[in-house]
This record gives sequence, C-alpha cells and structure tokens, in this order.
Amino acid sequence: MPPRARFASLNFHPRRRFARVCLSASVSRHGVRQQPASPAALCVSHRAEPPRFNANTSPRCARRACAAYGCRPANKNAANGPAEAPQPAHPFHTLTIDPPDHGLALMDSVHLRNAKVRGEPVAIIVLGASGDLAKKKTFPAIFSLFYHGLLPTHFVLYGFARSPMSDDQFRELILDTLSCRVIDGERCQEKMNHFLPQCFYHQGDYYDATSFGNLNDVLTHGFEMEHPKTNRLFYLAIPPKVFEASCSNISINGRAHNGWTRVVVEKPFGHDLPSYRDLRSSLASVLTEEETFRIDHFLAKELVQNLMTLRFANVIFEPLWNRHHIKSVQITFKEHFGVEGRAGYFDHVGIIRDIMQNHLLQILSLLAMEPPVTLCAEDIRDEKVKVLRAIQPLKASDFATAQYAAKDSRSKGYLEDDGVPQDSRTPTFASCVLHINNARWDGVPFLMRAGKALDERKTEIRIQFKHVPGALFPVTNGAEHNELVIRVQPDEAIYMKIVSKVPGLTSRMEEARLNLFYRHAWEESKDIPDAYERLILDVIQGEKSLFIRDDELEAAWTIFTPALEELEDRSAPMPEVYHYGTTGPTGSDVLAEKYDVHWSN
Ligand SMILES: NC(=O)C1=CN([C@@H]2O[C@H](COP(=O)(O)OP(=O)(O)OC[C@H]3O[C@@H](n4cnc5c(N)ncnc54)[C@H](OP(=O)(O)O)[C@@H]3O)[C@@H](O)[C@H]2O)C=CC1
Ligand SMILES: O=C1O[C@H](COP(=O)(O)O)[C@@H](O)[C@H](O)[C@H]1O
Repeated sequence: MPPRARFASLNFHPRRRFARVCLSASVSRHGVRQQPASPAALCVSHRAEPPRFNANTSPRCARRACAAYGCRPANKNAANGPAEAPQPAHPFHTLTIDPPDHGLALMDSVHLRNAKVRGEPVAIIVLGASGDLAKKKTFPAIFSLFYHGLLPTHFVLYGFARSPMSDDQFRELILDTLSCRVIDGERCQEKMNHFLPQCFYHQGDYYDATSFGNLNDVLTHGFEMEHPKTNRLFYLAIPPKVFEASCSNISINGRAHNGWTRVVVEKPFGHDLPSYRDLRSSLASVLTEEETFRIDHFLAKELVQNLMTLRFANVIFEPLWNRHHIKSVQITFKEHFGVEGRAGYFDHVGIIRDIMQNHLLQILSLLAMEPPVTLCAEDIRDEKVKVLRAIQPLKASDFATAQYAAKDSRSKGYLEDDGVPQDSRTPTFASCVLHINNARWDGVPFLMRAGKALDERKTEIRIQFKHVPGALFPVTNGAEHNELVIRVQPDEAIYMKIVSKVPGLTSRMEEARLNLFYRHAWEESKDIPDAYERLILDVIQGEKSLFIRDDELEAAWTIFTPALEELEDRSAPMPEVYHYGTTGPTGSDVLAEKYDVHWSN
C-alpha cells in the first residue's frame, strides 16, 4: 500500500490561526507506520522547513526539532526504525501560532519555531555592557529581534559592567547604537519607545560574587515577581581574561530559579591548546555543555549558512566536490581599517587567532566536511570535527605573516595605534596553506588569508576547478579554469566562472559568469539579518548548530598551536611590512605561488 503521508507536514492556516502538525513519519491507509521509502535522513530542526522525520532520525533530534516548533513527537521513539506500533490515522497535534504582525517576515519558519519560546519570559544580561561589541553588535541585534517580534513577549535587558551608569544613561547608550536596519524603518521610533523602558543597568565587578548576588536580587524581586518562570541569558561581551570569574559567579549567584540558564561566550576561547584546555575545564566545572553557547558569528552570516544548502541540496556540486575536480580553495577575509582603538585586545591575539583559527576555519570545515546524517546540530558538528581532525597541524613555514605600516600622513601604522608596544611583532595579516589528509581532499591546497588595513572589506571563498582534460579547445587567456565564488560580504553573491564562446562570427572564447547576486535575486536580501540576530535568537530557542562544540575547538587549536609557537618565538623572523590600504604583503603571493595559486584581488 503506498504510504499516504510520507513525511511530517506543518500547515500554517492563516484564517484559523493555527498550525496542524502531522508527526507521523509514514502512515499507510490503515494508519500503520511503515518504513520510509527514502533513506535520506531529515530532521529539520532549523530554519527553512518544519520538522520531518524518518527512520534515521534520532529520537533526541526529533524531540528537539519538535520542541523548537512547539509540538512533540507522536511517539517518543518516533524515529527508531521500522518496527513500530500502529498509529492513529490522523496523528495531528494543534498548536496556536500568532501570525507575523508586520509585513517584514524575518524568516517565516523562525516565526513558527519561535511561537513557543515567545511565551517564555527571558532576562537578557549583557556583561561588558559599556564595551565595543555590546554597542556595535549585541544591543542592535537584540533590538532588531524585538522590532521583528521575535523576542519573547515578556523580556528585560540588563547591562552589567564596572562603569558607573544610571538606567537613563544606559538607555542613552543603547539609543545611540540602535538603528532601524529595515529599509523604511517602519514604526521604528515607536518600537524603540517600547524597547527602552525594558532596559536597565546594574553596576558590578566580574570578579565579585556579591555583584552577581545583587543582580539576582534585583531580578528576583523585580521582573521575576511578575514572571516567576523567567529564563536567564547571559551574554559575555567581555575580554577573555574575565570569562572564568564571570561564569563562576553566574553559576553561584546568577542562575535562573525556574527556567533555563544559558551563557554566550565570545571568542577567543583560549590562546593555544593548553590554555584552551584549562579554560574548558574551568568553565565546565561551573556550566554544563548544554548551558554553554560558544559563539562564532561568521557561522551565522547568510552565505555561510547557505554553504550546506549549496553543497547538499543541489546535485551539480557534490559530484565535483573533491580532489578529482578541485584544484585549490581560497578563503579570504580583508578589512579596510586597522585595529583602531582595539589594540589592548588585538596585540595579545593577532590576526591568526582573531580571524583564522575560528571564523575562517569554521568556513573551511563547512566547505570540506562530509554530508551530515541529519541537519541536527550534533550531526553537523560531528562532521565538522571529523574534517578538522584530518587537517595536518600547521608549521611556521605554512604561513606568510605581516604587519601594516602607515602609507602616508593620513593613515596610522599598527605600531602608532594607542596601546601597541613599539616592539610588537603581532601580525595584522597572515596567509597560510592547509592540507586535509583524507580521501576526498588529498593533495588539494586550502589557502586562507586574513588581514586588517587592506584595500577593501571583503570575505569570499573561491573554489577553483581543474582544467578540462584533453585539448579540444585552445587555452583561453586565464579563463581555462572554472571557479565558483561565494562572496560572503559585502554584497552577498554566488557566481560561477565559465568559459563561453563570444557571440557572433567568431570562435573566440572568454570567461563569463553565471551570477546569483543576492541584491538582484532576492527581495529578502534587503533585510538580511545581522549574524548576531540569528545567534541570539538561536540561543533563546536552544538551537546549537551555529555554535561551536568543545571538540571543534580542541581540533582547531591542535591545527594552529604548533605554528603559533614557532611564529611567536623571539628567534622567529619579524613579520613583513605592508602599507595601509594595499592588497597585502608579497610574501603571501610567494606562498600561494608554491601551490600554483594566484590570490584574487
Ligand atoms: N569588538 C568586536 O568587534 C568583537 C569582539 N569580540 C569579542 O567580544 C569580547 C568583548 O570585546 P570588546 O567589546 O571589543 O571588548 P572591550 O575592550 O570593549 O571590553 C568590553 C568591556 O569589558 C570591560 N573591560 C575591559 N577591559 C577589562 C579588563 N581588563 N578587566 C575587566 N573588564 C574589562 C569594560 O567594561 P567596564 O570597565 O565598564 O566593566 C569594557 O567596556 C571579547 O571577547 C572579544 O574577543 C568578538 C567579535 C567582535
Ligand atoms: O571577530 C571579529 O570579527 C570582526 C569582523 O566581523 P564582521 O562581521 O564585521 O566582518 C573583526 O573586525 C574583529 O577584529 C574580530 O574580532
């Protein structure tokens, strides 16, 4: 008998304002579960679609996906395989959902997924509320979620830092950071007027348990009197040296009394492998893995999120995605400004730890990993760890490093920035080559480069394919390789370079492009949420696929630590000098040429 409903479905019914969620994996006409025909496992706990389960979906994945949608699996062993008890013919659950109250749906399915959590009050506490990240990213992201109706209906935002500030001053500070990202800023002012009264400031010291105890009292006797089941989200927008003390104090005096406690930890997680391990064990002694959300905001950039879709939802890429067809991969991060006031942080860290060991390596892992069994966070992260563990640890000779100097009287060199020691050897630019020792990638060089104070702001991935075998066509000038370019920012785009005949009475061939410019292709691209919006929403929803698991970090530090030790040895050569606003040092070109790669500028 052909199955009647092969996968679960979720139908949004605008008129009746409810969603019907069919949670049966495969229901025959007699209402008996059968083994799903498709072997492909799907558990979409994430964005685009409602949950779909089949025999490969783990019960944990099914439960989590369902929880995110505010429903529950029809059977707690929902995905355990073929031998299942008969199910009723109409295993529907109903769930009331507020339809979007504005025309700007950030993500429809997020809205649906959000329906449950919107009913759960939350206190968001931003540590380091006076700092750069909080002002630049955290507050605007929280406001944007509020603007789009994605924050829980009952929420409160507390800024926590050592600087003295009144609630009103804190609101002023927030107000200065807020912008209406949305094109016409529809009702933006009105929304700000509703948002600001929910914001409060608590002065405290990260090392002082009493400061956290006082904050706890304020919450318990204030917001939580009315909302006793309040969850608490702590966002650590503070320098790494106060991570441990803050987490310990949160654990002792900050935990929610009647809800979840989640702590967002910013990078860098450690300085090298040994310090990472120390940090991991001290955080693990006070917070559970479930409570810990290690952020890497590049994972939430729109094009980075699209990498898995591009690779695994299209038939044309995956067969070519290996050593037989790919010649090299380039991952570039460029910024057109220097450290500008962040030297206190940056000089201890350098560009390798600031950008490569985390953001670019995360991109690489999504590009190079095997397909995950399901789209559940754990399955994705399992694959990322596997590919990271196959990467050969780096040596200093795999790198070119450099530091920027002033180009003219209008630009400041790195050593002239406030707080940079005159003898600093910290690289502000680095490029390196990585090798993945597995069957898919053996012999394919993966090149990364990251730099500050360069000619432009750009993050992009270039996958260069091998030349066409045989000699049917003469080699065209520089156009003999196909290249897939994924421009992460700015001006998001995916395009494929192909060789094409020039139209007309000619047999001349030239490079042409198959373009997917987001700006032209998607109306939605006018309103791409900032990465931090996605991530804060995911924390509230308990969705972890865009957060870093501890074994990913262990693998990442294992790759970079040997090279960092060599490069930071006093006997190592000084970084090369490049000038502010240029394309970078020549050493980087020399390194790439060794692998027959030319950086695209
Ligand atoms: N800024 C950015 O663009 C990004 C930052 N990050 C990460 O976010 C975190 C915060 O970065 P950022 O906001 O730039 O940092 P800041 O230097 O701005 O510090 C944040 C706040 O922490 C407090 N603080 C600063 N130095 C110390 C110290 N030595 N001891 C105790 N408290 C201190 C200050 O608040 P007060 O004195 O009032 O307590 C300060 O306002 C870091 O982990 C960073 O790596 C990640 C991505 C991007
Ligand atoms: O993590 C960091 O990222 C920013 C760049 O992020 P973007 O989203 O603005 O591209 C970088 O400037 C900073 O040095 C680094 O810490």
